[in-house]
Amino acid sequence: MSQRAPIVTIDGPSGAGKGTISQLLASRLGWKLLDSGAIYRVLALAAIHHNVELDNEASLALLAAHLDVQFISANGNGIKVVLEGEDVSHAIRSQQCSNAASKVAAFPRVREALLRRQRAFAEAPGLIADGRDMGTVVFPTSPAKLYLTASAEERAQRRYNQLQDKGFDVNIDRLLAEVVERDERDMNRPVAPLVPAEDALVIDTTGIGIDEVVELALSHIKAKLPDLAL
Ligand SMILES: Nc1ncnc2c1ncn2[C@@H]1O[C@H](COP(=O)(O)OP(=O)(O)OP(=O)(O)O)[C@@H](O)[C@H]1O
Ligand SMILES: Nc1ccn([C@@H]2O[C@H](COP(=O)(O)O)[C@@H](O)[C@H]2O)c(=O)n1
Repeated sequence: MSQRAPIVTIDGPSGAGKGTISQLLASRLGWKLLDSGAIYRVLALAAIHHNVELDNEASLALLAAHLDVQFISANGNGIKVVLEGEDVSHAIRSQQCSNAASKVAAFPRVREALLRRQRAFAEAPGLIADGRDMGTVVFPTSPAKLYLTASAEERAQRRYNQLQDKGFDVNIDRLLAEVVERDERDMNRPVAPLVPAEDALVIDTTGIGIDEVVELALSHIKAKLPDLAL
């Protein structure tokens, strides 16, 4: 694993604000961004497209090893996700993909098959890595680790607003149940469970605005990476 580029890891449950904060930090620092959840989502979508059962670990691991996916920076408009030549940036955000992603992500051989692909994102001048096991498994020697969380109710409400804005038809009670179910699965799986790294700063973002979370994150990064010109 190349760790010459500084890496900041941001882990936490669904809707805690990892993606939002990661994007803001990456653009503020001019660093690369790894949205590792998108990789699991793309794998889930590929499995659905190719009629691979979501409980077939061997076939999913094979699919993961040969996944034809590109993450293309869309000039300040986030990242375009292209699976086998098709733009799936919108499709992978559906609730079906969220739930399927958390099922395929529970398999050790699938996670193993995706490790190298994730570590390859570590490039100069630096990387913000967003996920569930960035600080514990993928980049355990990262000097600056954050773990964002918030109450399940607030996270479900954020997700509801976000999916409605994207034009998805959603129901808040179902969304809350799915958020809780996904947390349970992510936190209790035998491999790479969702847990704060021992040296992570945990930020409970319930009732805290995005700007304030960014400032808290930047203070932590400055403290851990004092040589950075921030
Ligand atoms: N501190 C905050 N206060 C209010 N809303 C927030 C906050 N952080 C993020 N949000 C909003 O919540 C929604 C979900 O945030 P985001 O996608 O960043 O979560 P996430 O942790 O990356 O979730 P997932 O792991 O499921 O992708 C977004 O619409 C975002 O704008
Ligand atoms: N490092 C990671 C990232 C994600 N997952 C799984 O993928 C699901 C979708 O992730 P999002 O961040 O896009 O919501 C998530 O529920 C996890 O099951 C993972 O295991 N490890």
